[in-house]
Amino acid sequence: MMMTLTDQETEVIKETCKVDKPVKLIELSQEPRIYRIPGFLTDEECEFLIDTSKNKLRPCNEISSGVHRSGWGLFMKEGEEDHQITKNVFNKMKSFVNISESCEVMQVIRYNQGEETSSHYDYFNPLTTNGSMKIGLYGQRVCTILMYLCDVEEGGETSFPEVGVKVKPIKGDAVLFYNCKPNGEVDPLSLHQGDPVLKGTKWVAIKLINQKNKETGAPTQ
Ligand SMILES: O=C(O)CCC(=O)C(=O)O
Ligand SMILES: [Fe+2]
Repeated sequence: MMMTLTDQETEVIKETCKVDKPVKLIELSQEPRIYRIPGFLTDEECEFLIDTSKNKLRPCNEISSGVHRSGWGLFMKEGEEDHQITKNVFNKMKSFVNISESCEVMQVIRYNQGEETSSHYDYFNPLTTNGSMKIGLYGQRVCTILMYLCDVEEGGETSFPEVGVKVKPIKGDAVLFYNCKPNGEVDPLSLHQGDPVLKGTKWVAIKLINQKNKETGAPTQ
């Protein structure tokens, strides 16, 4: 059975960091590692990310690599990540993960009522030609940080069906999850989806954290 985790649930606090204010990680699953980070973004940061994206969105009504996404989105262009507010967001991420130059640009997605992203893996599949080429280019997508830029009236949870975790979008909260196991192998338990929005609008910003390839090609943590 799926469970929706909120502040009222018993929480296991793994780690805290302080940039502007204390930020804590709440463990939702150990395998795969999934954490909720309440209040990761300030209201100003959420509004900035929505405002700078809202006029540039393109429909992502497409099926690519078997993933169906029916929202609207954009990938930030070179330079757009250089704004002080975005840099501050990346600095907060750096307390938890290693953001290198090879990381892919941040993506912003808006889902209107009825829109969703079907279940998928964020990792590049090392067994496919396309996947191994991308691992060579960017490095494997070891983990993902998904930030909720607004509350959603109903629906729009991020669900991990293999482990029965459902995360409710709450403005300013983030979810950090690992697409790879601690030994670097891709983790099929990281399967996830953006559930259909039942009422309201959902805005998310996503940063994929790529791991720079070592000379040996062996992934490390
Ligand atoms: O919108 C969500 O909750 C999930 C989106 C997602 O997993 C993705 O864009 O890769
Ligand atoms: Fe994803």
